Amino acid sequence: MTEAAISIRNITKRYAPTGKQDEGKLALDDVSFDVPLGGIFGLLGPNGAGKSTLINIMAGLVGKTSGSMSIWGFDIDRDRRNAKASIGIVPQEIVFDPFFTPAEVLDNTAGFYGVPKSERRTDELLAAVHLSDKADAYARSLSGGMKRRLLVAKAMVHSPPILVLDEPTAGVDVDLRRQLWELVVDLNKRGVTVVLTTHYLEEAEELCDRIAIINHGKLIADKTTRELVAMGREKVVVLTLDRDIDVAPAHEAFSKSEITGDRSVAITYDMDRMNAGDVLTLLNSQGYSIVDVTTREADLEDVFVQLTSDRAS
Ligand SMILES: Nc1ncnc2c1ncn2[C@@H]1O[C@H](COP(=O)(O)OP(=O)(O)OP(=O)(O)O)[C@@H](O)[C@H]1O
Repeated sequence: MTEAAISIRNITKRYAPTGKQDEGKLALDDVSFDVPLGGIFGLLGPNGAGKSTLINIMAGLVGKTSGSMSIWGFDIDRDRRNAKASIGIVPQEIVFDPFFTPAEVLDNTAGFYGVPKSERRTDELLAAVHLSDKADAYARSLSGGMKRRLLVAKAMVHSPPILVLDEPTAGVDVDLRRQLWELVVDLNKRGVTVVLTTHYLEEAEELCDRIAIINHGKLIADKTTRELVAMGREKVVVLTLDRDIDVAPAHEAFSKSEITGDRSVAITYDMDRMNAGDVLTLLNSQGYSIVDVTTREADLEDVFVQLTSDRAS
């Protein structure tokens, strides 16, 4: 048994033009982390951070420039076959022949992976993704959400212990996102280690037990979701005042101050430098009386902005 589901060591990827190894885009810069067994792991980062590059290296679609990676204990260079057999990847884009039915899509993919006919799980997989009644419909007649679910089933035909989803919910409406995540949680409960990238931070916070953040090709955080959220140094206080306010109050410990209504302001402040009482005192000293106060803890989105913004140290 392997210790980590995926182990990534000093991975660097430069998209270099042929014969010019030192030029071109450095998409990953010395990235190392482990995806632990059995959890739901979030890989986050702004657009262009390098997430898809890392997933494509796992999938064997992109070659790394240096470093090493093992999947389920199998080195991707020395044991590519077993590494590949240990992972199922749900790509960002929907890719299958529209003239095949879902049952055929799964059967053909299983054939591609060399799964013997007697061991194919087409019916079981279609049931798992709630597509049994569409088994014999043309893939082109499926809704966007159904196609996404079929992609998840397709990634699971060879029963890999690891499932990787590259932004599966981009452009998918709220209900379908929920359905897809329920499916992912269900697979995870059955023992599948899940890695996902998403732009919806609240979903990452809800679903993932551990999160790595990549920014400009560098790993900038690799922590449990709880630890990451606790890193939020900022707090937001929303104040309702006794009269209209024209100019948002300013202070050097405020990272953001905005008028949210005729008589209300939302102030984001650094918890290390002041507390909510100090904010109220400051507003009082400027002649305002406070009618109502609410505060909000930093969430993953706040932490993400802090870590990936250029002002982050
Ligand atoms: N085939 C390629 N040739 C040259 N540069 C590339 C290639 N693929 C990606 N890049 C560059 O590498 C960097 C990382 O891209 P990547 O697609 O891995 O980012 P990402 O984090 O997945 O972004 P997104 O969230 O937008 O999908 C980007 O600057 C991108 O332009």
